[in-house]
Amino acid sequence: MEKINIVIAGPRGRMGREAVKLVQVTENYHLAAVVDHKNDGGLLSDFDGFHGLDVPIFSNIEECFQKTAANVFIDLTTPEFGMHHTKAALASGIRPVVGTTGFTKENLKELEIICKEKELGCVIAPNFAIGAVLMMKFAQLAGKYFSDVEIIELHHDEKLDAPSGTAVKTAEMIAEVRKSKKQGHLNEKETMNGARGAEFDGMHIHSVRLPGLIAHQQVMFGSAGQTLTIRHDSYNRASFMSGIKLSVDTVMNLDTLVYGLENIIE
Ligand SMILES: NC(=O)C1=CN([C@@H]2O[C@H](COP(=O)(O)OP(=O)(O)OC[C@H]3O[C@@H](n4cnc5c(N)ncnc54)[C@H](OP(=O)(O)O)[C@@H]3O)[C@@H](O)[C@H]2O)C=CC1
Ligand SMILES: O=C(O)C1=N[C@H](C(=O)O)C[C@H](O)C1
Repeated sequence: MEKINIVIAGPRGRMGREAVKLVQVTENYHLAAVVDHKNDGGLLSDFDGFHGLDVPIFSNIEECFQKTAANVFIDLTTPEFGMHHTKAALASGIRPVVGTTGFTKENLKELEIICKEKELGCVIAPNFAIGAVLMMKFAQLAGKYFSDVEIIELHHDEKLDAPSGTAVKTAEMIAEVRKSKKQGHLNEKETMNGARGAEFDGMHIHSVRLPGLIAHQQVMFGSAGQTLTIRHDSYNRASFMSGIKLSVDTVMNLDTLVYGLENIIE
């Protein structure tokens, strides 16, 4: 079986560490290099938890791609750097798999155009957990029948972006089928800023941040005399790895950008 040469950005992070393990245990994957903005010139094995992994570290992503023969680039960093990294990968003819959240609509459009021009695949997935993808799909189905919905996403307190990428994607998917509606009382007023959360097409999104949490989301629908709650919980980062693997395997055969794992699961 031919090896897929992979570069990971953010290898010391919570997701990056898990992704390094995934590459290590997958027979046809090879970790060719990592991108880490702090440890240029070192080896991954210099750090705790990476025993025996003599993989070169680059801080400059362009230099990394010049010196490394890679097929797939996995980004698990921050919204600030994810876009730059993804564009650099595409410029070097390397297919990105992006887990980093916080990309704007404009970012996605720009990347879609680059992929089309270069005929290169790219997967951007706000959530790699299969259960979360199903939760979004079920919520989209329910959104056809309920136009009143509140999305409550709950995450660990180290998370940089709010609302979560998953919550944004869920709202986008529901908006595709939901009868547009401004929810709540016509005359409702916030007596404290933010009490009703963020608004997307009249729906409301609430972001909870607490130590002890990992990644959770509940989508609540209501109509006369009934509510429906759809909930997903990730209890560890291993929950995201089968989705990363599916994305890496799939991106090798894509020549366009795919936004959301729901577009590639069978
Ligand atoms: N799609 C999905 O299923 C999931 C997506 N995520 C998303 O993945 C991203 C990472 O999450 P998480 O692992 O929890 O975050 P962490 O903060 O644990 O990890 C981010 C890592 O990226 C490093 N980093 C920051 N800037 C750069 C840069 N310019 N170049 C290389 N490395 C950099 C950080 O280093 P340092 O700390 O030293 O600055 C850190 O090690 C987030 O956007 C999160 O929302 C998370 C879980 C699931
Ligand atoms: O930062 C996280 O942890 C997560 N981020 C993603 C998001 O913003 O939706 C996916 C998952 O919820 C975990």
